[in-house]
Amino acid sequence: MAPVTAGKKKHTKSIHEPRPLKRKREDEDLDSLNQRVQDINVKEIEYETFASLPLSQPTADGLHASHFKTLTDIQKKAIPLTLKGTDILGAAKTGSGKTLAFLIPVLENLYRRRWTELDGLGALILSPTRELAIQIFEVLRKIGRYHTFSAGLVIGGKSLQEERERLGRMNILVCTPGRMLQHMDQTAAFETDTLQMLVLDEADRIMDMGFQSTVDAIVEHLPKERQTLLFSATQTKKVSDLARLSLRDPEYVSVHEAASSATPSTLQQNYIVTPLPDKLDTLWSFLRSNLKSKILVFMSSGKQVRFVYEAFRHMQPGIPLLHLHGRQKQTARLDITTKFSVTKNSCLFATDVVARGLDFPAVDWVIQLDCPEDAETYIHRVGRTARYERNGRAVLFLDPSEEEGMLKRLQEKKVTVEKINVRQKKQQSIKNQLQNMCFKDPELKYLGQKAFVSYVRSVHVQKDKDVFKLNELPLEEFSASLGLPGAPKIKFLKGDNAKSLKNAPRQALQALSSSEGEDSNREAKAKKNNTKTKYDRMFERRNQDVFADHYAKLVEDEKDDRIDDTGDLDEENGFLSVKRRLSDVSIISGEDNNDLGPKISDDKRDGQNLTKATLAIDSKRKAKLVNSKKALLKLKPKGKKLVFDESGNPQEIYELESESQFQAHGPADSQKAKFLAAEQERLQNADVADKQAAKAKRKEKREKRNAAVRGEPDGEARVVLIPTHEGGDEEDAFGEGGASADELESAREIEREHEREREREREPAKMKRRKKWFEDGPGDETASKRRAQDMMQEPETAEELEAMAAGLLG
Ligand SMILES: Nc1ncnc2c1ncn2[C@@H]1O[C@H](COP(=O)(O)OP(=O)(O)OP(=O)(O)O)[C@@H](O)[C@H]1O
Repeated sequence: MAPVTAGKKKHTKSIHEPRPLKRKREDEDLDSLNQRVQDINVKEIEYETFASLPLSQPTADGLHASHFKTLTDIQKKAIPLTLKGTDILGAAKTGSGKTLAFLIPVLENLYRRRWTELDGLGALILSPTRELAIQIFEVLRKIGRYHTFSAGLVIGGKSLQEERERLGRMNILVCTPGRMLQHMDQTAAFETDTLQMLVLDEADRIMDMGFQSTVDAIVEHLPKERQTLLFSATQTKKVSDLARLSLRDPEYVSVHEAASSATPSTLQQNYIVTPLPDKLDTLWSFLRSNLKSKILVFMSSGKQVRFVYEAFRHMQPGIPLLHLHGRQKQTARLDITTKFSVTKNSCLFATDVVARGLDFPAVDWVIQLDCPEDAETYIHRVGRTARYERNGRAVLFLDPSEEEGMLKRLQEKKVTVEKINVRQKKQQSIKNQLQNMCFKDPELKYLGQKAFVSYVRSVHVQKDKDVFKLNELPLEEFSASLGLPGAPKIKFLKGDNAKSLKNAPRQALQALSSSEGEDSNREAKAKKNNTKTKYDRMFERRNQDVFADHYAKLVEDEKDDRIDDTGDLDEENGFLSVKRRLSDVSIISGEDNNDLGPKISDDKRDGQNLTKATLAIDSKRKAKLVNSKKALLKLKPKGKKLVFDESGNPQEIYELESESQFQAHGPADSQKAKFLAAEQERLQNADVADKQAAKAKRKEKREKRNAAVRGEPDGEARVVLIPTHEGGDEEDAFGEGGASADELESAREIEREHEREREREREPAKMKRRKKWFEDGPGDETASKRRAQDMMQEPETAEELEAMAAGLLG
C-alpha cells in the first residue's frame, strides 16, 4: 500500500496539463485510491499518521496545512472503518478528536464518488447546539479547504430566505435539528434524496427526549440507503435508538470502554460540600483567589446565570466576567464564545448550552456551581477542560443533600472525584453586599427572584430523586443568600416546604391584599366618574418602579403636588393652590410662575430647590423674601459631607464613635444582631411595596386582556403577548413576578385567535391553499408548485422573523 505524502499538492501541478491527459490521470489516481481503501484491513493495520492513511490529495493537504499529523485513538479506530462505508457508533472521551473522526470520512467518501455541486446534498451533520455546529463547520472549512465541495451552516438565527436560496446547491450541511427540519418541511427546492452520509455529533443528546420527534421527522425525509455515523463521549447503545436511525450492522467503536476512568487522565477532579446558601460565597472566594485563570462556571438555568453575572459584575471581582445562555441573541452568543476563546484570564458563567463539544482553548477550571442532572452531563461539562493532552481541573459544588446520591451516580460511570475542603481563611461572605445591592436596585432583586424560582424549579423537575431532594434544601436561607428579603412564593410546592415558604411572606401577602382593596376602590371611583385623570393613570401604572427608579420618583413628586399643607389630597384646587410650599413653587417652570404670583429667576430657583424649609407665601413680605438670595440662604440647611460611591450616588459619611461611646450601647455581638434584625425588617418592608407593585401590574395586564376579549376600544396600545418559546417562560409556573400559566395560556389563545381572524380577513384564499397543501399526498403533481408559492410568503413565526433579521448561510 503506497502511503499518500501529505503536503505535495499534486492537484495544483496539473493546472497546465491538457484536459484529456488530466482527466486520465485523475481517473487513475481515483482508481488507485479506491483500491487502497478496499485493501484496508481494519483488524491488522493500525494507522499512526494521516500520511499513511489512504486519503485523497486535497484532504491530505488540508490536514497538513492545519498541522494535524498523528491520529488520536478514536481516529485510528474509526476512520479506516468509515472509509470503507461501515456504520459506526463512536464513543471516546471528551477532547479526544471525534470531530476529525467523522469529517475526514465525509470528505473522502464524497470525493471518491466524484461528488460535485450538481449532485446535490451528499452529507448531513447534525449537532445539538448552534455553537457546536459553528465549530464543526470551522474545522470542516480548515481541513476541506482544497476540496471543491460546497458546504453550508444551517442553524437558527439567520435569514431563512437566503438559506433557502443557497440550500439546494450545498453538498455538505452542518446543522441543528430544528432548523434542518424547518427547511425539509418548507423549502421546496431542497432535495435530500441524494444523501450519502448522515452524522450525529453528540448523538446521545440528539437522540434524547428534547430532539426525539424532530430527529424522527428528519430521518423520514432521508433515503434508507446511506452511511450513518454516531459520535459522543457518552454514547447511546439503545437498540430502539439505533432502529430509529435505521443503522446497518453498526460497529461499536469505543476507546474508553476498557479505561479505568470515563474522563481524560489529565483532568484533576474534585468536589466540595457547600450548603446551598453558601454557594455564592464560595464561588466568589474561589474567583478572588484565581484571578489569573480561565474559568468556566456551569449553572442550571439562564436566569441563574444572569443574576450571578449581574451581581458579581457590580462587585468587581478583578477578573473579566462573561455570561452565556440560550436566550441570548445568536450574534451575542457568538461574540461571547469568541471572547472566551481568545482571552487568557476570564470567567464565563454559562448554562449547559456550552457543555457539549465546544473546544475552548486552555480552560484551567470547570466549576459546576449547580449539580448536573446526571453523570453524562457531568462528563461533558468537565470535558471543556483537559482537552487533547492538556491538563485541567474541575470542581463540583454539592449541597450536603446531594453528596451521597451524586457520588454514587458518578462511580457507576467510572468517574472518580476526590473531596476537598474550602480554606476557611480565604472564604469571604458576600451575603450582606448582595442584600444591599438588591435593596438599592429593584432590577437586580427581580433577577434574583427569577433566579431563585428557576433554580427551585430545576431541582423540582429533576428525575433522579436520590440526588435532588427539594424538601431537604434550606430555601429560605438560599433566598436570603441571593440578597432577597423573602423567598418568592412557588405554586407547585406541596407539603411542608410549601407551608414554610407560604408562611414566610405572609405578612407581605396580607399587606398586598389590603392594598389591593385600596386600589380597587380608587379604580371603582374612577370608573364611576367615567373619566380617567392623569393621576389615575399614574397610580394604575405605578408598579413600573419594579423596573425604573425615576418613575417612582415621578409619581412621588406628583403625589406631593396633590397634598396641601394639611396633608390632605387637594382634589378641588388642583395644582394651583395659593398656599404652597416654597419647594413646590420652585419646581414650576417659566410662564406658569406668572400665574402663581412671584416670578422667580432661574438661579434663585436653584437655591430655592435646595431649601427644604416650608414657607407659605401669604404676604408681600414673604414674596419679597423669595427674591432675596441672602434671606434665602438663612433658610438653607447646613451643608453635609458626602462621598460618592462607584455608581456616582452621593452617600453620607459615617462618623466613627469612640470606643467608650460604642461600648455604652452594649456588647458588640448584640449590637450586630440588632442592626441585622433592623436591616432585615427594612428589606421586608421594602419587599411588601415591590410585591404590591408587581401585583398591580398583573392586575392591569389582566384587565387590559379582558377588555381586549370583550372587544372594548380602549384607545390604548394593544396587549402584545409574548410568543411561546421552547421550554416556556419560568414565570408561567409560579405566582411570583408574572401571570399564572393558565392566564398566560388563555391570553395567548386569545391573541392567536385574533391573529387567525386578521389572517382570514386579509387573505381567505391563501388560508385555503395552505390547508390543501398539508393534505397533499406525495403523488400530487401540483404540490411542489404550491409549496414554492407558500415559500414566498412573509415570515410568520417568531423564529422566522428573528431569522430574517440576522445574517445568512455560512
Ligand atoms: N489528530 C490530532 N492531532 C492533534 N490535535 C488534534 C487531533 N485531533 C483533534 N485534535 C484537537 O483536539 C481538540 C479536541 O478535539 P475535538 O473537539 O474533536 O474533541 P471531541 O472528542 O469531539 O470532544 P467532545 O467530546 O468534547 O466533543 C481540538 O482542539 C482538536 O483540534
